[in-house]
Amino acid sequence: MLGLSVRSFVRKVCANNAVQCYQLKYLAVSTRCNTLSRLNVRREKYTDASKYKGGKLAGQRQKAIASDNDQFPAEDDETLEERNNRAELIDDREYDTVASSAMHVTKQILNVQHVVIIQPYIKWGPRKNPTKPELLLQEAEALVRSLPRWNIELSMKIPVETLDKRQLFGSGKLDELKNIIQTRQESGTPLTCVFISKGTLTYSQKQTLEQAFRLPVMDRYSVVVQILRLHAVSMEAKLQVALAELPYIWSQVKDQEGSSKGSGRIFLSDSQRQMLQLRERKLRNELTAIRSHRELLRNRRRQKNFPVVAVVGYTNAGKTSLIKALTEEQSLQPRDQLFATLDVTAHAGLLPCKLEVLYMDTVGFMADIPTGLIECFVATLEDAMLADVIVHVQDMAHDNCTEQRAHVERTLGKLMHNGERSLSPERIINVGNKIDLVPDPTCLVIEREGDKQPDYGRLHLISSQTLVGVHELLLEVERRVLMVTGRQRIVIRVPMGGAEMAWLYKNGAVTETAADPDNAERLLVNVVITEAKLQQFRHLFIRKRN
Ligand SMILES: Nc1nc2c(ncn2[C@@H]2O[C@H](COP(=O)(O)OP(=O)(O)OP(=O)(O)O)[C@@H](O)[C@H]2O)c(=O)[nH]1
Ligand SMILES: [Mg+2]
Repeated sequence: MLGLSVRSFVRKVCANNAVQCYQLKYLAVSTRCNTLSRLNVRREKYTDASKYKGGKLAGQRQKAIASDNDQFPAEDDETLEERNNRAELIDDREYDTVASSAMHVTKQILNVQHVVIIQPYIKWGPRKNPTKPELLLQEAEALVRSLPRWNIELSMKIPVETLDKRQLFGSGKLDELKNIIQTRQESGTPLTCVFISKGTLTYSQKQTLEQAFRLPVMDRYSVVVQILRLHAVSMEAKLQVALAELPYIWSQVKDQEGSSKGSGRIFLSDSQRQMLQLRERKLRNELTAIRSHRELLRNRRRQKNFPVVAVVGYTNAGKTSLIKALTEEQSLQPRDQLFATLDVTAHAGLLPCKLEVLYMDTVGFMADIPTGLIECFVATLEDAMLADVIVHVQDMAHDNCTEQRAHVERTLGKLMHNGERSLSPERIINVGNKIDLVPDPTCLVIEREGDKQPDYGRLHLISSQTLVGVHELLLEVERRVLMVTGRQRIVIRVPMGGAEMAWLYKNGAVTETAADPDNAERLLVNVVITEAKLQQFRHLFIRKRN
C-alpha cells in the first residue's frame, strides 16, 4: 500500500516520464534520472561563498574544492626553505644564460618582438602533411599572437622536400627568403626574429638559417616554451615548464657536438653540464612531491564522493569557457590565446538533479609539439584521465576541426593506455562548441550522423558564449554521471524529523522533499544516491525497524 501511494506521488510529479519502480517496503520508488529534475532545472552558481553561510556541509565542500586548486603545497604546509628552494630553481641566472643561447627564450618575454613566420610544409610524397599549409600557417600565427607584444611582420608558407635535411631549404629557396627579409628590413620594418614553424630544428638547421637571415631563429618548441613561461602561474606549472626546457637544450648540445662546424655558441663547460643534470634531478624530485600531493587530493576527493567531469580538448577550443557556462563561475577567464590554461583546476557545479560535480579544467592539446614538451604536463592530465566522465570540447568554427578532434582522440587513447581506466565510450561526451560562429550548424549534425557513430559518439552542439545548447548538455552530463557512477534517483519515505533525513542529506544529494499525502508524519524525499549508500541506508534503517 505504501508503495502504491508513493508511485501515485511520483506519477503526479513526473507527469509523462517513464518511472521505474521497486518496492522496498519502507523504501520506495526508483526513477532513473530525467524526471523530477525537470521541475527544478535551474543552473546554480556554486562558488559564491555567500551561498554557504551557515551551511556546514556546503562549507566543507568549498574547502575541498579550494584545497584542490591551491598552489602546491598548501601555504601552511610549505616551509620557508622549501619555498626558497623552488623559487631558486625557477630563478637561476646560470641556467638562464644557457637556456637563452640554446632556445632564444628570455626572461623578458614581454619585450616587443617583430616576427617573420615561415611555415615549411611537405608538398609531395608519403610524408606530405595531412593538414593544409594555410591551416598550419594559421596555427603558427595563433602561437605568435599568444605572446602579447609579439607582432607578425611577415608570414609565408614554403614547400620543402623533407623537414629532416641538414639544410631545411635548398640554396635557391634560402636566397629567395634572405632577399625577402632583407628587402623588408631595408624598407624600414624592424625585424627581430624568425619563427620557423617546425617542432624542433636541429642545431645545424638553425645555424644555417641564422647565418643567412642574420636574425635569431626559433622553432615551435622554443615559441611554445615562451608561451608556457608566460602562462605558468602556479609553482607546479612553473616547475613543469622548467623541466620541459631541458630535453631541448640537451638535444641542441648533442646536435652541435655531432656537427662538423660547431661554432661553440652553446658549448657547455663541465660545470654547466653538472648544473643542468643537478637541475633536472631537483625538478624531478619537486614534481614527484607534487604528484604525491595530487594523489592525496584525489583520494580526498574520492572519499568525499564527488563525481568528477574532466573537460579536455585542443587548445583554444573553449574548455574554460564551457566550464564557466556550466558553473557560472565568474573568476574563470577564457582568453583567446593558445595554452591559456596550464594548471588543472577543479570547479564545483550543480547538475539539474542537484548533485554536485567537480569540473576539471585541463591543459589543451596541440599537434606537432615535441613529446618531451608535453610529457611534463601529463602528470596534470592524470587527474583528468581518472575522471568519471570526460567532455571533449571541439571548436566547430575552426577550419581544422576534424584534424584537431583526431589529434585529441589519439592522445587521449595513448594516455588512457598508460592509465588505470579504460576509455569506454559511455565516459566520453563529444561537444561541438562555438556554433554561434558557424553559419549553418545543422550541416554539422548531418555530417556527424553520416559517420554512423553509436549514440555515445553523438556530437552535442553548443555555444559557450551564447549558451545555446548548454542546458541540454548539462542534462547529458547528468545522465552520464549517474550511469557511470552507478547513482540512481529514488524517492524514499522517511519519518519527519528522524535520523534518516539527516543521513540522506549527508550521504546523497537530496533534490526535493514533499509531505506524504497519505501520512502526515512522513516525508517523501527525492534523492540521488549510489547503490552502496542505498544498501547502507537499508541496513541502518530498514532492517533495524524490521
Ligand atoms: N564565439 C565564440 N567564442 C568562444 C566560444 N567559446 C569560447 N570562445 C572563445 O574562444 C577563446 C578561447 O576560449 P577558452 O575557453 O580560453 O579556450 P580553452 O580551450 O580553455 O583554451 P586553452 O586553455 O588555451 O587551451 C576565447 O576567446 C573565448 O572567448 C563560443 O562558444 N563562441
Ligand atoms: Mg583554458
